[in-house]
Order: sequence, then structure tokens, then C-alpha cells
Amino acid sequence: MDSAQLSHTAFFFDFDGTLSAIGPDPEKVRPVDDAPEALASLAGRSAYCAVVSARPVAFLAAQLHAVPGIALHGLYGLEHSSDGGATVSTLPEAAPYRPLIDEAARAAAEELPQALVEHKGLSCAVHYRNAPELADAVELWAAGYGAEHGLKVQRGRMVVELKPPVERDKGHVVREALDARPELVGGWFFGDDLGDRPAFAALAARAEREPAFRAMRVAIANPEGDPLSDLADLMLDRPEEVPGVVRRLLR
Ligand SMILES: O=P(O)(O)OC[C@H]1O[C@H](O[C@H]2O[C@H](CO)[C@@H](O)[C@H](O)[C@H]2O)[C@H](O)[C@@H](O)[C@@H]1O
Repeated sequence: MDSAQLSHTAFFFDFDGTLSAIGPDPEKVRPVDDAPEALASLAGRSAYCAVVSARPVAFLAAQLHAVPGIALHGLYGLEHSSDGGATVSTLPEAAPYRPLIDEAARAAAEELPQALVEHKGLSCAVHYRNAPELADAVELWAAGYGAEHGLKVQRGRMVVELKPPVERDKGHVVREALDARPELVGGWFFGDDLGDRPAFAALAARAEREPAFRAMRVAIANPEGDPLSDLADLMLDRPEEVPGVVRRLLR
């Protein structure tokens, strides 16, 4: 890609399974080698560079060394920071659900003591990676609790999340960023999981409306399954390949 194209292309990256390899402890995983540096270089030369993740912005900022040029969209777009995490804005309609999510996290810890509960502020993730036999129990519990308390249920890799019932996903984040930039000639999204499908769809929608727009949907493979492979324009074998692809685009 030449530098004129690069400066008119937007880039979006999921975090877990894309910039970071999947591991047993969500607090201990780190970005793969060169990911923060490669993204920082890309941010300086592209139209827009963003991480769009289910993690809170504070976690992303810490992992990516708070590079100000990279926009951070956390909790599927419920949180956002454009200054490397120094200031974080929350979607106003989601904010009132904080006490309900606090309560859900407490209930999950009490009722599913062998699961790992990750309380992320406006979302609560219940992990069963370290106890796969709990899969059905966690799914059932989350579906029941979500229905009873009016919370949304989101599935991921060996995890089920409870979220506020607001219309917000990675697709909304990507669509807003693209709509704000009519001059773009292309957009790339790197992802690996179910929650990235709406983002792939948002890129495809722009390309459908505007045939000159180049949508690149990059899926990172995982031996646990590839829920994006049917939509992908390019498949990478593992997260460790992502910085190399970025470096090639920058050459
Ligand atoms: O949108 P993402 O950045 O991909 O976040 C999706 C979920 O990622 C994390 O969980 C996943 O990665 C963990 C660490 O490798 C792994 O232990 C877990 O089994 C995976 O589901 C994160 O902890 C979740 O909160 C995110 O929803």
C-alpha cells in the first residue's frame, strides 16, 4: 500500500486473540511482541488507528503503553478514549447500569464459585476456561440472570458476559468511525471472535455502498474455532503474525 492510500485508510484491532494470544488468566495476558510499537507507527501514518475490544479502556491503555495516537474503544464501545486512556468517556445510556452489573458480578461469584468472574465495570464476564465442565452451568446461569434482570448476554471464547441492554457493539464503533471519514479509501479490521462479526459487517456495508472502498476483514485463526472464517478476506495463523502484517503495510 502506498503512503497516500495508507493515510486514507482506517485500521481497527480487536485485543484478545488478535493482539494477544489466548491464555488461562485474563489479567496476565500481554500483547504479542512489537504489537504496541507497530500500532503506534501505524497511528502516525494512517487515517485512523483504533483498538476495539471487550476489555475496559484502562486495561487496554496499560497494555498498549497508552500511545495517544491510538483510539481505544472498550467494553464493545461503551467506553472510549482518544488520549491514550487519560480521559475515558462512557456511553451515557449505559452508565446507570453500573449497580446492576456490580450485583451481577457478586451473584456470579457466589453462585458459580469455580468460575472466574471478571468484573469490568459496565460488564461482567464469567469465564470457564479453567473449568470447562462448567460450560453449560455458566451458559444457563447467564441466560437466566440476564433475562431476570434485563441484561444482555454476549458469548465469547469460554466466556459469557452480562452487559447493559443498550444498542452498542463493535459494528457501531466501526460504522461511526467510517461515517465520520467520507474521504477514506479503505478500512481493515483484525479480529478473531464472535463479537467481531458486527465490525466485519460494518466494513462490508461501506464497501457495498461505495465500490471504490477497500474492506479488508482479517481473521486470526484459533484451534478452538474460527467464527469469522466465513467472512474473512485474509486469515492469519496466530496473533504473533499481526505486527508483521502491519510492518509490511508501513514499508
Ligand atoms: O474483544 P476482545 O478484546 O477480544 O475481548 C474478548 C474477551 O477477551 C478476554 O477473554 C478471552 O481471553 C482471555 C485471555 O486470553 C481468556 O482467558 C478467555 O478464555 C477468553 O474468552 C477477556 O477476559 C474478556 O473480558 C473479553 O470479553
